Amino acid sequence: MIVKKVREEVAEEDMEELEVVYVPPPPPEEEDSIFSHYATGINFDKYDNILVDVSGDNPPQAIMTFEEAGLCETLSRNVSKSGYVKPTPVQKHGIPIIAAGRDLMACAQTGSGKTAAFLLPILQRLMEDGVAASRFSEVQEPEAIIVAPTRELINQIYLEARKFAFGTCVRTVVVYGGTSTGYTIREVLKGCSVLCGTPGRLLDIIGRGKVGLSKLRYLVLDEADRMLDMGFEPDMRKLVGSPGMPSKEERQTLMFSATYPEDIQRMAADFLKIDYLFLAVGQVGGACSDVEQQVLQVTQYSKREALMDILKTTGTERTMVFVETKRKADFIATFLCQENVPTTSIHGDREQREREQALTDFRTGKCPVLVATSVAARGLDIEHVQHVVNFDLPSGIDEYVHRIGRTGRCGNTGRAVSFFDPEADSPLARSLIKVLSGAQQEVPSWLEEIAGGAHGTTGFNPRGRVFASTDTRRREEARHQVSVPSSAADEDVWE
Ligand SMILES: Nc1ncnc2c1ncn2[C@@H]1O[C@H](COP(=O)(O)OP(=O)(O)OP(=O)(O)O)[C@@H](O)[C@H]1O
Repeated sequence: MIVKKVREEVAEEDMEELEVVYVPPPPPEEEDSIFSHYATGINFDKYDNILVDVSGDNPPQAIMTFEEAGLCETLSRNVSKSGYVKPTPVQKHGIPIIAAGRDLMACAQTGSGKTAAFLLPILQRLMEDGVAASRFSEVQEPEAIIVAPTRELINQIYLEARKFAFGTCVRTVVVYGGTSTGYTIREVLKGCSVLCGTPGRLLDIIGRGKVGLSKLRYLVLDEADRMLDMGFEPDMRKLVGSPGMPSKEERQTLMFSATYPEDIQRMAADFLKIDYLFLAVGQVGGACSDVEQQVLQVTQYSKREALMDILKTTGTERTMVFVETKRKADFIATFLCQENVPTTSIHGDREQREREQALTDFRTGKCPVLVATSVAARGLDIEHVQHVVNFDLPSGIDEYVHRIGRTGRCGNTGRAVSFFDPEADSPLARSLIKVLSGAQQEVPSWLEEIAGGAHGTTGFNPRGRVFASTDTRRREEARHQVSVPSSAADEDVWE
C-alpha cells in the first residue's frame, strides 16, 4: 500500500531516535570548496525557449539578467563565484515574484535552478532590511524556514544558502533526523536567520521552545507536492499551526517542485494567500528533455543481467540505480560489489553516517554506482551523474520524473534506462507514454500495446494524467463556466 509506504518513509526521515549521537562533519570553510560547482551544459541556452506561464493577478515583470535582480554587492559576487552567468527561466520569473512579496507555487523541470530562485530574493530582502548579526540566544527567531522531505536534500539546500550568504551576517542552520539532537540545538542557539529542516526535527526543535516564529517572514516548501502529500501533510499543518506562526496573510509562502498533482495543488491553496501566483515553466510534471529516456522490457529474473550489460558500457561514469525496497538496495549493491563494480547504497535503513558516507563515495567517484530507494529520488544535485537506471519502476509517474531528473541537470545531457516488467509495471504504461512523448522520446510499440490493453484506470496513477501546464484555478474556472460538475478528488492513488 502506498499510504503505508509513504508513512514508513516519513518515519525514517524524521524519527526521533533518543540515542542518536551522530554529529555530521562540519561544512566546508574554504572558499574554493564552498563555491565549487559544475559547468552548465550545452543545452543551457535552450532553457530560453521553454514556454513559461504565470497565472494569477498582476504578476511582476520577469528579469532577464542577474543585474536586474537588484542584488546587493555581496550576493552578486556570490552568484558570479557560483558560476551563474544568466538566470534560468524559473529564476527570471521567480525572483521578481518573490521580491514583490507575492506568494508563489512554482513548477519547473528537474535541475533547472529552483533552489537559487527562492534563496536569492529571500537573502536579498534580509540583507536589504539589515538582518541582525547572529548571536547566541536561548530562543532563536529565524526569518526564513525552508523545509524539504529528505535529510540529504535539506543539507544540500543548506549548503546552497550558506554559499549565497557567504560574507554576510546571515547565519543559516540545518536540522534533520538521524543526527544528535543536542548538537542540533547547540547549532541553532548560536544564531539562526535562515533555518533549513526536515519536518519532524523542525517541529521537535520548535516544540522544545528553541525556535520562536514571531519574526518569520518566509516559509518555503521545496518538493512542495511531496511535502503536502499524505505522508507529510499532517506535519505541515502542525508547522503552520505552531504557536506564534504568522498567519498566511502575514508571511510569504513559497512552493517549488517539478511535479504538482492537481489534488495537491488544490490543497496547497490552504497554505497560500488567495492571490498567489502560479508559475509553470514547461509542462507541469514533465520530464527534463535533456535526459534521453529508454524503456526496456525486462522480466524480474533478467534484471540483474540487464543491469550488468549496462554497467559494462558506463565505466566510471556515475550511475544511480533505483530499486523499490531497502532490502533490494542492499541485495543489488552486494551483488554488484561481488561482480567487482565499486558500488554503495542509500536507503532509510542505513544509519545517517552511512548515508552521508555513501553520498560522499558516490560524489567523489570512489563508488561510481549508487543503488538507491526513493529516498534519493528528489532534489539531489550530484555532478557527473550521467545515468539513471530504474531497476524497478516506481508505482507513480511523478516519482519517475524526479528519479530520472538526477541526470541531465543544468543544461547537461544524461541517460535514463528503465526496466519495464509487464507483470508488475503495466499500470504505469499509459502515464509513462505521456512522459516519454512529452519529452520527445521514442515510445516503444510494445509499450503502446501494453497501455492499450491496460483496462480502466485500475492501478493507474491518476496523477500521471496531470499535464495541464496550468494552474488548477484556471481549470476550475473553465469547469465552472461550462457547468461541468467537479469530480471528486482521486484518492485511489494511495491504494
Ligand atoms: N543560473 C544558473 N547558472 C548556472 N548554474 C545554475 C544556475 N541556476 C542553478 N544552477 C545550478 O544548476 C544545478 C541545479 O539546480 P537546482 O538543484 O536548484 O535544480 P532544481 O530545479 O531544484 O532541481 P530538482 O527539481 O531536481 O530539485 C545546481 O548545480 C545549481 O547550482
